[in-house]
Amino acid sequence: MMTIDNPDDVVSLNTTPSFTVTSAEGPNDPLVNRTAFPPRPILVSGHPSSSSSFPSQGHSSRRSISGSDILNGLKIMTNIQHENSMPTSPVPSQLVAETHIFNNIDDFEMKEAIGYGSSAIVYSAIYRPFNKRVAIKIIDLDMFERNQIDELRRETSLMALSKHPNVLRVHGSFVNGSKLYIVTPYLTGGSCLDIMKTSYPEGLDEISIATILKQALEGIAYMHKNGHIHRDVKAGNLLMDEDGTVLLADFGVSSSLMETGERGMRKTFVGTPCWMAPEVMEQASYDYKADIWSFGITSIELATGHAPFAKHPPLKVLMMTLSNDPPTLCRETTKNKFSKTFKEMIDICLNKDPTKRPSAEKLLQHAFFRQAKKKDYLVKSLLAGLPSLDQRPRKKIPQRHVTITKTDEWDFNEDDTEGDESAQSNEQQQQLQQQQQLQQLQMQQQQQHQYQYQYQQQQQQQQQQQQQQPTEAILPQKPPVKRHISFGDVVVRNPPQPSHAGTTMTMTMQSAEISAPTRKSRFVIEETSREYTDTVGQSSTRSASPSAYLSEFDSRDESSDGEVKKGRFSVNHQLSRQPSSNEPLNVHFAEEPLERSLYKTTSQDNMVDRKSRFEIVASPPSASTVPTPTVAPIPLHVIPHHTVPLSRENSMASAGFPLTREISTNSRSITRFATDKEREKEAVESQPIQGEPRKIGRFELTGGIVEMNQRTERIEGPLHPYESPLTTTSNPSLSSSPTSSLSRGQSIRLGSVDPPAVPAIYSQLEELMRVNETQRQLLQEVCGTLNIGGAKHKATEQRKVSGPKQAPSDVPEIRPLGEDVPSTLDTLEHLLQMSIRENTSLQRENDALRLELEQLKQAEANGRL
Ligand SMILES: Nc1ncnc2c1ncn2[C@@H]1O[C@H](COP(=O)(O)OP(=O)(O)OP(=O)(O)O)[C@@H](O)[C@H]1O
Repeated sequence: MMTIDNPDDVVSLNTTPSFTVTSAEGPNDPLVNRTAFPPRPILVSGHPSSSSSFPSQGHSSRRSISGSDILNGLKIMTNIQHENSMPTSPVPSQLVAETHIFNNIDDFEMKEAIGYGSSAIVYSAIYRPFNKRVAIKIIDLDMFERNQIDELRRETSLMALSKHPNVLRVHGSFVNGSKLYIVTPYLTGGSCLDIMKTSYPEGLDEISIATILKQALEGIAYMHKNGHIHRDVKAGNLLMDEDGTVLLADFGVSSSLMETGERGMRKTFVGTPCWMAPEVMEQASYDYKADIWSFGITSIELATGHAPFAKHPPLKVLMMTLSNDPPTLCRETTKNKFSKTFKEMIDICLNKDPTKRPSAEKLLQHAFFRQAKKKDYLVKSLLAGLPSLDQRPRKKIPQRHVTITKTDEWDFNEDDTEGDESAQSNEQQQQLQQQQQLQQLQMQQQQQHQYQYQYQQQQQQQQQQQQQQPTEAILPQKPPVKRHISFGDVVVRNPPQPSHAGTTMTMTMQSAEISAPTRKSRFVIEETSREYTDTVGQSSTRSASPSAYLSEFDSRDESSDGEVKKGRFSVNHQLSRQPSSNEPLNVHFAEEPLERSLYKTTSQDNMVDRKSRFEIVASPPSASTVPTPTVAPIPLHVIPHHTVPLSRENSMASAGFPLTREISTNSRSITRFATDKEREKEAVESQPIQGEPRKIGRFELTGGIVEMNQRTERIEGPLHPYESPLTTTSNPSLSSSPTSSLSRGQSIRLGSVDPPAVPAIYSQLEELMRVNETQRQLLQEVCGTLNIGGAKHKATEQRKVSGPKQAPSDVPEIRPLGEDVPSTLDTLEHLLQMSIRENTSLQRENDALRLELEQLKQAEANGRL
């Protein structure tokens, strides 16, 4: 390793760009004490570098410090001295420097935790060799994948390279066990969020805010000038030193970690989108203007104590950000009085059109910042009287990676530390409640399937005993449905239905491992219908019934089941069910294509490459045909909904009758056509990225319900568990469903029922009814918890205000940002309502069956007499 003894001993490794390594701590910094700091690092410079320093961090010495990369060869160079030549990440390898400091956990005396982030815990520590207090951010690498760590490596390198008084730099980093340690200066003031939480819960005064924000904006401008987007500007990432210096922290570290999300099969629920620009939520290509939006939100946060929408669950924040007008500062309601100039500054930052937001440089010229004082003003106005960092009350937000395996998996990793704590607590409770409800629902559904299966077995045995020539029939399982919710590409997926009228199908549903394709898309709401393979190798796709929307899971479409999440906010809901058997079945099966299909304009496999969003197209009624954006858009809210009773198919099939659906063959999908501008962007994006890096959106909300394994079964008896062998048309009023067993002309088969089995059947049916009731209640609760009704109302109101929509035509409708979200909510609500109706129908049918069974019992009793 090369070393130098003085600042002039700069070893030129490359001519571009130029860097030197200096001390950040000034001439008295023990970290640069020559004797105490062997061996010395390589210093890198392309040309004699300026001897400037970190003004606010007392950096005058050019003695070197560099961090050592312990991350599988990562080299982190710290305290690079070059005023404006910070390279874009990834850091060129020739700039890598090496040192021996900060790479040994034993050198640190760990103190108390001083902060909790979504992906890390920050501790105070003493660096023993120099008896110096530092902050150590500890990240559990087990939570992340290799590519994420690589990204972290780049971002950490970037932080090490940054050299600006208002950007927190990294002393060094190292890995110990499965933990990554990132060592930074200890900033005694803590974060602005910390300061507010401790002493100013209702926000800061305008001059303090201007003084803070001006420094932060200078740090942002510096980063933008060097081609980097922070992506996580918020009060929690504005740290304050004891002299009032404000430093922009967490430059993309945790963001990067969350960018690529968790492993495909896991569901994460990370962060809050309160600070996130709409275009980031949409996963439109975005640039540094996204930081300006976050800066505007941070301004409101500092003025009020919390970010707009902080009290709402993340999903709702997304909806509101996309659908509502941008947040603003309500000067009338704040505790402190604020000027119009402040509000105006915020408003220009919070323009939904990023191109209309000012650059950081330009924003610095805004009149609002003229009132900013010198940094020591903050010492007097804020820090004086504040308890020291380790004495402040803080709420520990543990990393919550709840993984529920086997039947239902949810990962909630929430990062809502920035809102007020009660709001956070409510939000967490709400999410946990939703999680529990969905788990319960899933359990109920599984139970229901179990009963169904038992009933089938029972019937099968009876049929085997009593029928000499059993009809070979299929009893298809309830249709597997995969539901996928993701934002950015707003998609409600339900692929079109091919017709297989009269086809004899062998259904073999295999266990399916869920793969994890990486996606860039965000908000996608999709309902993927099941896919069956018939005896001649054809593949058909049938839509699930609305009930199935919440209760059934696809086992076939592996490509879209799991996915690698991207984004700090990510929900990926996946439910899975285990198989009970795996036998092939044959069925006489007549089926018409199903009615409604809402899905992306590309296949899921193509999702990775999609950039357009919110499109609406009518898709051709073919499962294999991918709709193209040339088809006329059809608003979601005008799409007719047809109930496809969940239990009927099985009944039909099991009864040996052709399945005839009473629904149309419409097949539609929803997407939003990309504007010309977007297309241009897409074209650009398809080119190799050059110049200023553009970040792909990092926010995803994904919900997937997947049945990993499907049970198939050969049955001799044709009966559906919900279908009584006594089902008759004699009392059709008992069933409201047009396809119920009571209205399908099935004959009474008294002889087919073994009298001793009647009580068992009866109890099975009662159990089914109980399960249905519970399920229905859960559905209602889920609906209520999600507050879809409220959102729908709001969307309706918005539509009223904005006037009638243009009728569907061949002309693609260009929709404003987020307009389809309310429509999507409409659809979701509609699906839920249909699910509830379906359950009601099912219960009615069960009532009818129970009546029939009672009649049977009565007949039996009479016969015995
Ligand atoms: N160098 C530091 N000096 C003093 N306090 C710090 C330092 N770094 C972080 N903290 C404190 O620790 C908290 C957590 O920091 P961290 O960067 O892990 O999380 P965050 O930025 O708030 O959240 P996220 O990582 O989810 O964005 C900060 O809000 C701050 O209060």
